[in-house]
Amino acid sequence: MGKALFITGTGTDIGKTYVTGLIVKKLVGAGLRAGYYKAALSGAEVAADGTLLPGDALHVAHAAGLAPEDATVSYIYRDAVSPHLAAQIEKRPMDFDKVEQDYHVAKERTDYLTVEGSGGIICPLRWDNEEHVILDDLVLRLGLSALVVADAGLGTINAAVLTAEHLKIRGIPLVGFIFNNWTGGRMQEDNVTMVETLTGARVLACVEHDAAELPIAADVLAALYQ
Ligand SMILES: Nc1ncnc2c1ncn2[C@@H]1O[C@H](COP(=O)(O)OP(=O)(O)OP(=O)(O)O)[C@@H](O)[C@H]1O
Ligand SMILES: C[C@H](N)[C@H](N)CCCCCC(=O)O
Ligand SMILES: [Mg+2]
Repeated sequence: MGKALFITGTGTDIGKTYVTGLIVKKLVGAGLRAGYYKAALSGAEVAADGTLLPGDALHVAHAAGLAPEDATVSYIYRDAVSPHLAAQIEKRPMDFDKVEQDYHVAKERTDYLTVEGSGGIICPLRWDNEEHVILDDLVLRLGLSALVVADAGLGTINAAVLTAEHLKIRGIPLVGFIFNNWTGGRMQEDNVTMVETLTGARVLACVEHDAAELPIAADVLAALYQ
């Protein structure tokens, strides 16, 4: 059974998949058996034959050179809305026993499994007459620690600290942050200081736009997986 790490973000489109591609690439480059798993993807592209494409998994597999079977998604929804709503629209609610089973299969195939969330940490996955499940409930069920991807720019102090505080309230261990779309300069350097001071967690790496490599040593990265 391998180790795993959950990647969340301060919100949707913040760069979780992009950064995860660099994370998995770094692990693969160090000769480690790495994989990717996502429970629910919404806003999927539709292939010519009508199949819904697992876009995030395809990106990570391509970026890191993974075999398709090492980058999997349990539920793929067409509409670009929260997974709970996409599931309601398609009348295809998530079954969390299946998610847990798929997660364990993915974890057994690899030594370092990177698990990407949907949206931010408070993303509803199922909301119907039978079950109310938020992403943080699933993270707790799977027993994962979290790494938070945040934008490097203005507004990140609030978003990053709120995410860290929510993880703490829910009892989800926070291993650190990665700042995305880093340009440097006085304000962004101060964002690092303020987020570290207010959360007690480290900003482990800062990723520039179009970066091809994650600026962190592979052994430091691998040590975050539990
Ligand atoms: N550092 C970066 N350099 C270049 N493009 C980036 C970078 N970070 C993010 N992007 C681009 O921004 C868009 C949103 O990023 P991404 O898909 O990684 O977000 P996400 O947090 O995974 O979203 P979701 O909640 O849908 O999973 C994508 O087109 C992605 O390629
Ligand atoms: C469609 C989008 N790209 C993501 N897959 C889902 C984002 C859900 C966000 C929910 C919310 O916080 O309002
Ligand atoms: Mg994504």
